[in-house]
Amino acid sequence: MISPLFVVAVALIDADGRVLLQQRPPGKAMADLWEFPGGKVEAGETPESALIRELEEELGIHTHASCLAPATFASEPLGDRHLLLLLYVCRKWEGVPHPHHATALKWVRPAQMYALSMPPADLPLIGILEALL
Ligand SMILES: Nc1nc2c([nH]c(=O)n2[C@H]2C[C@H](O)[C@@H](COP(=O)(O)OP(=O)(O)OP(=O)(O)O)O2)c(=O)[nH]1
Repeated sequence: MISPLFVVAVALIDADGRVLLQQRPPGKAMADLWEFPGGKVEAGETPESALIRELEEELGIHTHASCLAPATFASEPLGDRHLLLLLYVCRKWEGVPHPHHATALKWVRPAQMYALSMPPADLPLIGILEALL
């Protein structure tokens, strides 16, 4: 029986239309790949509350559920699980992002993402972001 892995992630968009990516640290699955900030939805959380928590933990920024707009999703096998990744877009937050867990942060335009190594589930999301931004 395949169990779904619920992950939430966000394209934070700056005033120039660039998106924040973070580089996964060594020692973690998919180390060194560039990903959207986010993480697993834990028991008792809504997707939005999970994402707000992840943004505080990973980047030290705060946002509100009303600033998280659902954009698209990815559905991809992941080992013996099946990843369901909900991608939001967000243009309003408080604070300056710092890489608390990531190796590095980078602001990029969607078209520049094709040149970066990203998790397989993220690749179909790039074209959708290109069309959206
Ligand atoms: N945050 C994020 N995770 C992604 C993306 N693409 C993708 O396949 N994933 C996968 C990688 C992981 O298998 C899973 C997220 O789990 P994670 O381990 O990074 O989440 P977490 O922050 O809750 O970490 P942890 O507490 O379990 O260490 O989703 C993405 O763009 N952003």
